[in-house]
Order: sequence, then structure tokens, then C-alpha cells
Amino acid sequence: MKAMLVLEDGTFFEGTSFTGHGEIGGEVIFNTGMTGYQEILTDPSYLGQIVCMTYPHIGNYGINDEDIESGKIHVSAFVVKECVKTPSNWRATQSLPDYLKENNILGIEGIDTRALTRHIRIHGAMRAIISTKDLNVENLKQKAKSLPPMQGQALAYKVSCNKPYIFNNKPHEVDLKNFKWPKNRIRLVVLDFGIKWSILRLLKKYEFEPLIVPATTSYEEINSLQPDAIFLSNGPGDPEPLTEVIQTVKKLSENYPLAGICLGHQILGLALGGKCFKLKFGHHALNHPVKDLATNKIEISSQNHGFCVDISELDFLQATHINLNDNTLEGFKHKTKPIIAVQHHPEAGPGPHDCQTFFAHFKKMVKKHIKG
Ligand SMILES: NC(=O)CC[C@H](N)C(=O)O
Repeated sequence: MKAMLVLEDGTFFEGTSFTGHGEIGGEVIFNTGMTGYQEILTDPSYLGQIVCMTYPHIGNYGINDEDIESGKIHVSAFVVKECVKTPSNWRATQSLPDYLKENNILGIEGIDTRALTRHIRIHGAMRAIISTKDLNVENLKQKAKSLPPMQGQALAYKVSCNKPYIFNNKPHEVDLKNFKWPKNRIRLVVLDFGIKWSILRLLKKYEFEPLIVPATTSYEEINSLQPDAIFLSNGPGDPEPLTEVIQTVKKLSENYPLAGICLGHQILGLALGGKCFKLKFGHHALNHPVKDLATNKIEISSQNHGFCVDISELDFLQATHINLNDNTLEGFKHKTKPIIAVQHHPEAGPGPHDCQTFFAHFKKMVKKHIKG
């Protein structure tokens, strides 16, 4: 079934749908990972985005029950060069096309994904429409132009949980009136902007007991839970319009040890007085070199962001990591308070594990603070 992908500047790519009819829009981004498509599809940070994989052969190990990062698929559509319909892997329970079809997500193949990627790298991030119903380039270009730009969209509210929950391989809702923290664990309130399950698994591995609460939970409600520390999750969209959250985090930063990943890093940066800007094209990959400025060691990191923060004018903050591809900020800490954050993904779901020391560092920082 013929499908057309049209960018807002009128550039178009022809392909075929492997999931049936559909029409959908979103910001088109490219991910250069060779594997990890199931984690990418289910990562809530991809809400509102059409994901194009640069690796030419996607789907070869199928879909399994363990690699999901949330309860559903969040990407708007999935674009590949060639989709493998008959997977071969001992864990596979389903094929990629069946998985997308079951979840009503449009998947297209036969696209020159490298040409599309080069176009975005040269001309910057763009909105796009994919359609099997309307193949008229001019129509689709107009539709793409009328989509809301990513900048200004408070998408985190759309994927945040509605009720607090704890996590035991999947979410279990809790009634806060009867909630009791377990003994001998670090009490961690997690502000949920669309958290990935691999982050929760790692927090638990590092002795934290995460209590995940909706993004709009107030400072007073969080305070009444008497946590030892706060964690700010990853999530989709622009951090800047999340004004209510930014105000809450500002208050939290005065009284609690804090850590943030990706959108959490950006929200923390804004709450502390930094600025935010959109990158020309996002970082979506499993192989970005990040330099730890304390040790001068280079870590190969997993990345997924389109925005970036600038804290250079805040002398009470210190940059801890930078990206060696484009010198953008990859992490910072407060010079006197127990506050750390990273822009990349130390949980590496998917990706290399070089940056996992972040969780050990967070644990050490909170334990030190508890001891006083
Ligand atoms: N993975 C994330 O948390 C993404 C953060 C933010 N939505 C960005 O695109 O920059």
C-alpha cells in the first residue's frame, strides 16, 4: 500500500505502509540506534514524534514481553528502510508489523531514510505528515505546516500518571492515605512526566523506593509524604510551558536532594534560573560521546532529546558533562546543594551502560544528606 511522507518544506518521500491505511502528523526525528526499537516505540518521551530509524533493517529480533518502557506505544508513526516481517529470536512473541498494527500505529518502509536524515541534519527539525489516504504532496505539505510546532507544547501532562503508584515490574496504584514507606529504603518521590520503566528498575536496584506521583502534584502534597529525595523524570515536549511544575521544583530544590534525567534535567535547569532552547536537530542515538568533566573520562551514552538548557550564567551551578559531538550541556550539579542532573540517559534503555554510575552517585549523595 503506497504511503507518502511529506515534510513541512514540501520535500517528500515515497514508501509503502506495512500496517495498513492511515494518516498521521508529528515532528519527524531520526534515531541512529542499530537496535532497541521496542524501547524507542514505548518511550513516552517520543510522544508527538514520527521516528525514522537510520539503521536499514529493523524488526529482525521481533517484539518480546520484557523490553517495553511503558504501558503502550507513544510514537506517532515509525519509518524504516526495510521492516523484517519474520523475526528470529528466542524471546520474540510477535513481529514488529503485527505489534504496530495491534496498537494502531502507522509503520512505513521503503523510505530513503538516510536522505531523510541528511535533510533534517542540514535544514533542521521539521513537522511532517505520513498518509496512505491522501497522496497529494501539496495537500500534505499544508497539513504538515498546520501542525503545532514542538516548541511550546506541554506534552508531559499528557503522559504523566493520573494516580500515584509504586513499581514492581509494572505500576501498582496506591492510595496515599494508606501509603507507608518500606523500611531501609531511600524514600523517593518521582515526579512523573512520562517515566521509562528502566529508570524505575535502576532506582530500585540502587536502594531507592520510588513513589511515582502525577506531574502536577503540589509542593505541599510532596512535602507531606516526607521523602528523603525527589527525582524528576524524562518526558516528551517542551519543558518551558510546564510553568506549574517549574514553580514546584523551584521550591523542592530549596529543601530536598534532587536528581533529574532528560526532561527532568531541563525542568531543573529552568527552575534554577537557566534558559532553554531547541536544538537544530535532536540527539536520538545510542552512541553519543559524553565527557565527564570531573574525571575527563568519555562515556558512550544513550540520548533522546530535542531541547537543551543553558546554565552558563548561573554561577552557583557547575557543568558536569558535555556532549563531544556539539559541545552542548549534558549534566550539571549545584555547587553547594545535593542537586544533580543529566541530559542523556544513564538508564540506557536501550544503549550502552557507561553512564549508570549516575544512579550510584545519586544514592551516595542522598545517603550523605540523610546522615547530615
Ligand atoms: N527524553 C526526554 O526526556 C526528552 C526531553 C524533551 N522532551 C526533549 O525533547 O528535549
